[in-house]
Amino acid sequence: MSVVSLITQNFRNLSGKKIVFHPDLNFIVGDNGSGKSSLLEALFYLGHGKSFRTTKTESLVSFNHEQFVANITDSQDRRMGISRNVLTSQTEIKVDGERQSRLSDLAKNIAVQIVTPESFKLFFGGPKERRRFIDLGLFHVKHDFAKQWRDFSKVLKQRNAGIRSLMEPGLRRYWTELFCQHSMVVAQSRQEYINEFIEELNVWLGLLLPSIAEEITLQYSRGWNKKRELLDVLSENEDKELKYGSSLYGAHKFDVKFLLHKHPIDFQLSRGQQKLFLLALTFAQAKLIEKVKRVKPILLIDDIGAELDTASRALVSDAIKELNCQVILTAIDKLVLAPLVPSNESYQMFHVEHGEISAMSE
Ligand SMILES: Nc1ncnc2c1ncn2[C@@H]1O[C@H](COP(=O)(O)OP(=O)(O)OP(=O)(O)O)[C@@H](O)[C@H]1O
Repeated sequence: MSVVSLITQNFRNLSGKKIVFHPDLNFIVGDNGSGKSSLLEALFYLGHGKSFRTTKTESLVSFNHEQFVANITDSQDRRMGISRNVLTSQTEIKVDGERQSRLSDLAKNIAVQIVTPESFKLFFGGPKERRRFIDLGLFHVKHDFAKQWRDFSKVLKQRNAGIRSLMEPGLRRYWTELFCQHSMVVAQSRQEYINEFIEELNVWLGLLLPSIAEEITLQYSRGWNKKRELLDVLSENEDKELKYGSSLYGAHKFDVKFLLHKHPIDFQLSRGQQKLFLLALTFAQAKLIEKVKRVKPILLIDDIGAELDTASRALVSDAIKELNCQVILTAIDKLVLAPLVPSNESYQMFHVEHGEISAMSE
């Protein structure tokens, strides 16, 4: 699916005027502080029920208002909307006018992925960002995963409560064994997804970072030593877990490492190369989601020009052509977009000023 139109109310500085998108390629141009990221934020919020910049939902509502709304129609004529009252913390989700109870009711219809300047945290932040990134793909690609993760999370919660309340050993053992079983199920699904992901990633690295693509690898650690049984690891670390009051090993502690020449990529890649790598990761995930065909991802790329020279932007342009997704890119300057604007395919260019978004005719 693609987003046909977006209407917001009281969403940051956006004017609320209806925006009609191009089904494939959209460029949003505007000065600093004009409202480009706010537009992406509204779309992201619909897909995730949260912001990509902040945990403070109150910063999303326009100054002096209590409630914001974001509504879209998609290419199958479905209407999806979310509203949030930041005073009462009440969220209302609607699909085709029907109230829905869960955010996942929106997420299963709209897979929004984003690359922003904050995305570099994937390389330099803690494992939380990487876990979120991998599980977002898993959720969309492996249909059983949402249930597997819910079941696992319930057991993890019980086990953690048991550790904290010094539950009697027999009962704790029961939850530990169950926890190991669910960890194995989740870790196995992740391993399968990551194998598929690596294969797809290699394609996009070949397009975006051809000179070093073959030297890049992704290493998955499942959350406990790969040569050991989880039950043994947990038995050995019982005292440590009691001290910390939570489960220190298991499927929730997984991580992925990005390696270049077998060493963490960290500062081995230039800033521009990091950005291309980020795009390769995101494109690979989008493509996997698209292959499953349940939903066609919508790709948001904030500030596409930053860090990329003209040649790199041309590589990105070629890669975007290979993707079968709706793409929305922002930039401060129209000139920055020149290498990305196709000469023989249609697209839509928008201009943003003080939250007012208008379609530009070429
Ligand atoms: N809650 C809010 N209500 C109204 N306006 C807000 C709110 N929060 C931030 N703003 C303003 O919204 C404007 C748009 O911000 P946004 O981050 O979308 O800009 P941008 O076009 O992406 O800028 P940049 O190119 O600098 O990243 C800014 O001027 C900001 O001060």
